[in-house]
Amino acid sequence: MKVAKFGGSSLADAEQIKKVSDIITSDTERKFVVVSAPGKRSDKDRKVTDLLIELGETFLEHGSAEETLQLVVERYRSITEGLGLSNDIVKTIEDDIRNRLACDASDSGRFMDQMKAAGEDNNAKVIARYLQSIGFVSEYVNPQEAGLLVSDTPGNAQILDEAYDHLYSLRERDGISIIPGFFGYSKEGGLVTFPRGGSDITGSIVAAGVQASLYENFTDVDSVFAANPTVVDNPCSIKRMTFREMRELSYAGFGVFHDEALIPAFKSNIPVCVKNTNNPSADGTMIINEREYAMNPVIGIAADKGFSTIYVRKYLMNREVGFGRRLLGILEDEDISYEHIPSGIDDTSVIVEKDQLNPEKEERILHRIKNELYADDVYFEKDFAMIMLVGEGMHETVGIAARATKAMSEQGVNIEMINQGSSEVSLAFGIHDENVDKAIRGLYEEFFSTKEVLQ
Ligand SMILES: Nc1ncnc2c1ncn2[C@@H]1O[C@H](COP(=O)(O)OP(=O)(O)O)[C@@H](O)[C@H]1O
Ligand SMILES: N[C@@H](CC(=O)OP(=O)(O)O)C(=O)O
Repeated sequence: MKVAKFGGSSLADAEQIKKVSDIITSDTERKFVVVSAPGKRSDKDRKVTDLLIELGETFLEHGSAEETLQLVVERYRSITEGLGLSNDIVKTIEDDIRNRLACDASDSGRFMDQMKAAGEDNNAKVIARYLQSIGFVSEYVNPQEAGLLVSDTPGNAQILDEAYDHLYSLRERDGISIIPGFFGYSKEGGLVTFPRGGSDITGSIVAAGVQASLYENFTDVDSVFAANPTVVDNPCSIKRMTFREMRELSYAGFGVFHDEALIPAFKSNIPVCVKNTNNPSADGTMIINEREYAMNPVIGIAADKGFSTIYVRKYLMNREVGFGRRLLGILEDEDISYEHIPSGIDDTSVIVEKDQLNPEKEERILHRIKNELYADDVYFEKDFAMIMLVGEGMHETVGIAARATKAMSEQGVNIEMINQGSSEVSLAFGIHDENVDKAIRGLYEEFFSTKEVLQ
């Protein structure tokens, strides 16, 4: 049996949902379906999750948000009308959202999780109802009923191990189970969402729980490409890649798949296939344990903006026992996680996501590093991007770093930092935000210009 997850782009309107229903019902193995909230119908459109966030935030601030509420209800009305479903379901959806608005708002994180989850929850109910209306046995399954237990960390759920045993019993269900993605329940019974894009995580968890033969992730592109298709024209398709490669690339900016989504499928050894709802006969990309990499040591290039660097210099830093621990301790006190720490003899840089910072925190961090660690020099560098070259074959291939640095210098891109991951499956470069697109194009030209499909 297979688990199929459909992203927001696959469920944006009634026509898309009809395509999804055709895909589901064309293969009797597709018994478990995880759905996102309706996504964008065009570039200028808004995802239902974004509307729900606006709705919740406006409500918290002003005590009412009727206009945004009606925008959400209208999205569902146009979907249910297009699917030929009776009008009572729109009323039920509106009541559901009003009930969520009436929940206790004293903890804004929990309140916002209730609001965000309304997108996938109501969509799953609509899709189950539509499949029934066209003659299939199909049921909406609430994540609480399925035993999808998660940590009690609003907006940042982590699956609890015992959830997998509960999910295994889903196998006994008849017909097609439609499960909303993006949220689970804590042991205390509270609704908790995964990070944004987290329906991919639900899909992977359900695939691991029911021990599926395949986890199919349906989106709006024919495959995963070697570089972001909005930056590089017509990039080559990746036919097969390993879990490690996909994890590195999605962490580093491949928006097509959530990086945390791979772990449950990987641990349970379930292959993942990324496919296109708008072209389901295309092969897609298989994500597996191992691949033959002699021909393609590098499989992809990803980039992400939004980092800051804390640069620290102190003479004889290399000989000072405990310096690194004390430096990271200061960041821990400010609740900041780090991404990379490239180091020299007398200096080190800590790269962090800039969303975690604000002017007061920066001030405190600089003050403490100067006064408690007696640093000679310490400052923040802003507007940093990380660009990552990924491939299982890189560690066995001579000259990759030299080719990469040459390609970027030919584009006039200054490299601020280089970090080779310990696994040697990735090579990361720190550059300034404004150079990202030309760096990606230069690297793509260097490593992929002669290939069409990556095996
Ligand atoms: N390397 C890549 N390969 C394929 N798609 C990519 C890549 N990098 C970014 N994307 C973008 O990811 C999008 C699909 O992800 P997303 O919008 O989250 O889909 P969904 O709505 O199905 O969850 C594609 O439309 C594409 O623009
Ligand atoms: N709807 C949620 C979860 C999700 O995974 O959505 P999508 O499949 O559209 O990326 C979000 O927008 O974050």
